[in-house]
Amino acid sequence: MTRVKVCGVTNEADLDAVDAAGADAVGAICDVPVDTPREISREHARGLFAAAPPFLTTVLVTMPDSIDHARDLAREVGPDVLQLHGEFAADDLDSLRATGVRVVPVVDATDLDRARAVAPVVDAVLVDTPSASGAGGTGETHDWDASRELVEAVDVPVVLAGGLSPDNVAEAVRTVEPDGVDVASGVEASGGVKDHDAVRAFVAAAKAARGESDDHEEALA
Ligand SMILES: O=C(O)c1ccccc1NCC(=O)[C@H](O)[C@H](O)COP(=O)(O)O
Repeated sequence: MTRVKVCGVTNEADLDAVDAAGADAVGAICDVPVDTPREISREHARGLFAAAPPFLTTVLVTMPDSIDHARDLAREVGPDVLQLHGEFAADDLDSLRATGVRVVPVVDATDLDRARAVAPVVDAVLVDTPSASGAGGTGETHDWDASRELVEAVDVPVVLAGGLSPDNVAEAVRTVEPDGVDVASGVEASGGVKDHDAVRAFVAAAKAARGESDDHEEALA
């Protein structure tokens, strides 16, 4: 079953819609050095995650300037998972994970060496289409064949992100065969606000892509 994360949630109504659509994980964005309508404060993220139902995984997405910064952030916000944009060494990721939070670094689809280096010490890797600064949320796809190679090269779950939408996620899943998919801008009504119909359509399309049966989807029809 392909797991689905919906990222960049900024309010409780959207969080509820993500859960109702049958997504597996919800992401909130804090402490990023780029201008994005999806960034929220630590306090706001902590409140949203505290309101998340028990079976929805909470993912804090950040671009910390150090591993200590990431550790402080995780302690303050309390997510299940920390998604890190930035070039952190395997040792640093390992020490962060030792604090008890699950760690998912973002890797470049073409950088198999880095993916192989970090894979043994993380819980999953996320392959995205980053901006020049390493940020996500670009709404751009990348070479899915390269991502497919990465899936085959590492022995850790791979989440595919970057420019996914209800219209292309099924093809992306069939091409890359990732463990999960992630979307931010592709299911928005406007910056930082989700389109609930698009969220439902995205989750349904991702989960149906490999012919997996899903009672939840039928219930939504
Ligand atoms: O979404 C952002 O604005 C963002 C900014 C800085 C760092 C990360 C960010 N998003 C991270 C995500 O997990 C997104 O879901 C992922 O990059 C895909 O975004 P999109 O291409 O818009 O679906």
